[in-house]
Amino acid sequence: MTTPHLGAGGPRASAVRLAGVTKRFGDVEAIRGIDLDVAPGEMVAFLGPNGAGKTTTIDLLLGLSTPTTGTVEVFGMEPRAAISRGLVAAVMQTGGLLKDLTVRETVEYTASLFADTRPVDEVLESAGITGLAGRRVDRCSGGEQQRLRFAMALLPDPALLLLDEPTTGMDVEGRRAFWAAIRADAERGRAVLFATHYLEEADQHADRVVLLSQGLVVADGTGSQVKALAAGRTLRATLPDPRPALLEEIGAQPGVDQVDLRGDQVLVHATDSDAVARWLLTRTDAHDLEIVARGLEEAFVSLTSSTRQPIPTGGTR
Ligand SMILES: Nc1ncnc2c1ncn2[C@@H]1O[C@H](COP(=O)(O)OP(=O)(O)OP(=O)(O)O)[C@@H](O)[C@H]1O
Repeated sequence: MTTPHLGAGGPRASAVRLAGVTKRFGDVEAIRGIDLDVAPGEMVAFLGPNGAGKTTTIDLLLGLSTPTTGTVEVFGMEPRAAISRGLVAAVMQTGGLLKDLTVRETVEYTASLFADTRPVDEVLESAGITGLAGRRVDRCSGGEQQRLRFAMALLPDPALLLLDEPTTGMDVEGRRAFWAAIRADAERGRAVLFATHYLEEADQHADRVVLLSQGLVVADGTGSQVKALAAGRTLRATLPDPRPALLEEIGAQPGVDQVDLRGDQVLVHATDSDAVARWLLTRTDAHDLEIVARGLEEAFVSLTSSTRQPIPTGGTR
């Protein structure tokens, strides 16, 4: 077994370093100022809703685009330099496969494009697809094709592997097999950075979760720290007379950490939703009350929102 390559910066250089990075597409500010360091060997999830800036960041790391401002370094060098040295590889969601070839032929063909690669049998084994070597690509499931892309990405033995939503469209078994292969491989010291929409996937497979929302890092911690952000419930009720004083009183109830008003609907985020529901229904004119688990999307919004306190009557959020 080999050890993944390390860059010219040696073991001390960060695998990834973003400093003051912004990226603008016309009027759209896809990245609004990101600073991030990923150490060699770290397994990091980029977690965020649609449009958070995950793909834009991965494209910057792959040298497919350049930042509007700030610097992007991979192992202490420009992304393209790191890629040309075989330090970085990516597993993309689509493309890159010829349907008529077998799994082994695909990996052999890719290997022939590099000067120096890991042995084909070794990468097939690492990706858990030795048993599929003779199967034609178009007979492989979506999950098997993703493991094939993973095997191809392992050929240069990269020190950093980038994966953009690698399990989209896979069934439960496909996801399990895919992550089992990635994790077993990452134990050898490869840094892995993957984008995902799924909190569970980030929590289960990453050492560290970087939460992106609207082009900013809004949280950076362990899976359980990030999960705690999405804990609690949201109560929604019709409030016929939403006076500011009443909204303040709701905000002062135990365990309430956010109150928003949308028309005559009040939205209350609370840790003890039963107690708040009881209070709303017995002490105010609130009616038509519903309680829903707070989703991650809502956690993102509250993390990036400056209005964490009651919003005055007529709030427009
Ligand atoms: N080439 C482009 N031209 C214009 N706008 C773009 C371009 N690429 C990305 N954007 C915009 O930048 C923002 C961030 O997009 P990005 O694809 O990075 O998000 P994402 O987190 O990967 O989302 P998803 O989970 O949907 O893939 C979005 O508002 C998107 O519409």
